[in-house]
Amino acid sequence: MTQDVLVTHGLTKRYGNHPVVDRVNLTVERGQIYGLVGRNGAGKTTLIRMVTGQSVPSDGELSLFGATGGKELAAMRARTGVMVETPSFYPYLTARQNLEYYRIQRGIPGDRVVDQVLEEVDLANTGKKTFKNFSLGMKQRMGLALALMNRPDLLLLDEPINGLDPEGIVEFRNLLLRLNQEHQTTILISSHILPELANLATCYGFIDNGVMLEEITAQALQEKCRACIEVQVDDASQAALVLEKALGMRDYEVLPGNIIRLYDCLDRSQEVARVLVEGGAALLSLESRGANLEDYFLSMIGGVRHA
Ligand SMILES: Nc1ncnc2c1ncn2[C@@H]1O[C@H](COP(=O)(O)OP(=O)(O)OP(=O)(O)O)[C@@H](O)[C@H]1O
Repeated sequence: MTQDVLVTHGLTKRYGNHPVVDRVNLTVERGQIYGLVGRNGAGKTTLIRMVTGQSVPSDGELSLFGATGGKELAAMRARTGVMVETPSFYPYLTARQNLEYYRIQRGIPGDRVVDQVLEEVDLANTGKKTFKNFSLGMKQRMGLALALMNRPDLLLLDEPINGLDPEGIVEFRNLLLRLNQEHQTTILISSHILPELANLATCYGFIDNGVMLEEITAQALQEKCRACIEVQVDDASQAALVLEKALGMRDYEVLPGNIIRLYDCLDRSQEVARVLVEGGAALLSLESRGANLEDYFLSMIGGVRHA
């Protein structure tokens, strides 16, 4: 059985002659939490809409649970749960009444399912409170509950934490982690704020102007964004020896261009400079680099975010 839940090859959506999703290759594997990151207008919603069938691709291929077209693909879409925009609920109905309405409308069997999903999104105890009195976090969790009603294997969530306060973000994040770990639900979640997805995504896809810039695992991204002191010298091998001997340094890497990244002496940059100079190295530059995912994203898209 394929481990790939969602694969796109050259997926493109054009409005007129303008591509808003431009030859995107993307792979979401079973069990992943895939963070789709891009500024407003980058093409995230359009991409998700093509997956859900709400928008027809202009070009390219899309495979969902191994199905690439026709009735097969339509059948596989039934295995997805979608939250693209805040769904409309009846303001004067309770959480249970609203979901029961949708359950009947969608023909989802089983009267236990509403209680189960309310439990899963921590809304089981909202009693007689009506939707109009819900906080934004509760409203977003109602949207998630609706997406979960058909017990999906793949959840597609478009900016679900947009506008939530820090506490709401943590709650929503924990909920998704639980769904992923306890029900093995694969999740694709989009956001224009990368740190919102930190501690959640296991893989990232960075999209800008409709183009997929990079797909990278969370682990590889953490490595790239790890805090370090970066020095550039005239001879990296000789300088590394000096640092090993004088400072007992072990956790470092040598990059092309005689650059050394030091990970285990973050608060000793003056000492590093002194030891290198005393050891006869020509120190061309020394810089402390912070662990900041947002900076990484901004450097990749080449500018200041204008969300
Ligand atoms: N029906 C449409 N006709 C013409 N252009 C469209 C249409 N739908 C979207 N676009 C354009 O496509 C681009 C991508 O929009 P999309 O909504 O996919 O971006 P996004 O990354 O989801 O951003 P946001 O978070 O702001 O929704 C935007 O420039 C948008 O104006």
